Amino acid sequence: MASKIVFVTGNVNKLKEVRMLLAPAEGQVPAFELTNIDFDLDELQDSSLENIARHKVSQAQEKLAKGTAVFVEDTALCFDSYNGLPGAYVKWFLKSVGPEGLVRMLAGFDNKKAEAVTTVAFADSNGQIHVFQGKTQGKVVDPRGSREFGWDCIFEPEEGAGKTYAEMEKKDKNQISQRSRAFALLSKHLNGASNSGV
Ligand SMILES: O=c1nc[nH]c2c1ncn2[C@H]1C[C@H](O)[C@@H](COP(=O)(O)OP(=O)(O)OP(=O)(O)O)O1
Ligand SMILES: [Mg+2]
Repeated sequence: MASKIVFVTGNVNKLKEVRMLLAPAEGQVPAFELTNIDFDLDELQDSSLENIARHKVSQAQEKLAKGTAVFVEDTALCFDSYNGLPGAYVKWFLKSVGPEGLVRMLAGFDNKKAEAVTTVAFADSNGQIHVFQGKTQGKVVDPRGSREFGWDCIFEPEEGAGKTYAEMEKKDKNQISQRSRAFALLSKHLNGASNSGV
């Protein structure tokens, strides 16, 4: 029977993307069954994205039965002109001032470059934590496209043919997104692990 892995997140848009990214290729037997739990996990106030993700998954481990394989992810949006801020705090900026507010933060700067970073922390059934990270470069632009997911409407990736994430088909976003890169590394790890490894 396929082993179970729990993804702890309260973000349905993330969950949707991650389910697509971890789906087995056509004709392949799923190597694991993905389930979702929405625990409210503390997010460290730390400049290290790896530390934030590690701390998040440790808390998830404490809430779950010993031996449960679990992962979390934390996604940051880092402005070049702010030396990496708002980074992991982008959620709170979005909540308070919305995408337009994020755009206005850069009004006084010529450099609109931003880096999107997803950090995945995976705790295997032995309790060992593995961290994977994916990055995508782009720039912050006036909102264009669907408002459905976070800052998608103001992030124009370099590889996106001039579209914002929000203007792209999900499968096209998934070709180049920071999340797809991080989860490709997790997939590789899971597939490389022995059958009982997770
Ligand atoms: O690809 C993305 N495209 C646009 N916006 C995004 C993306 N990925 C995360 N986001 C937003 C959601 C949240 O406002 C912040 C990350 O904060 P972050 O703590 O990682 O997410 P969250 O609290 O919504 O979910 P979780 O329960 O997994 O912590 O950036
Ligand atoms: Mg969060």
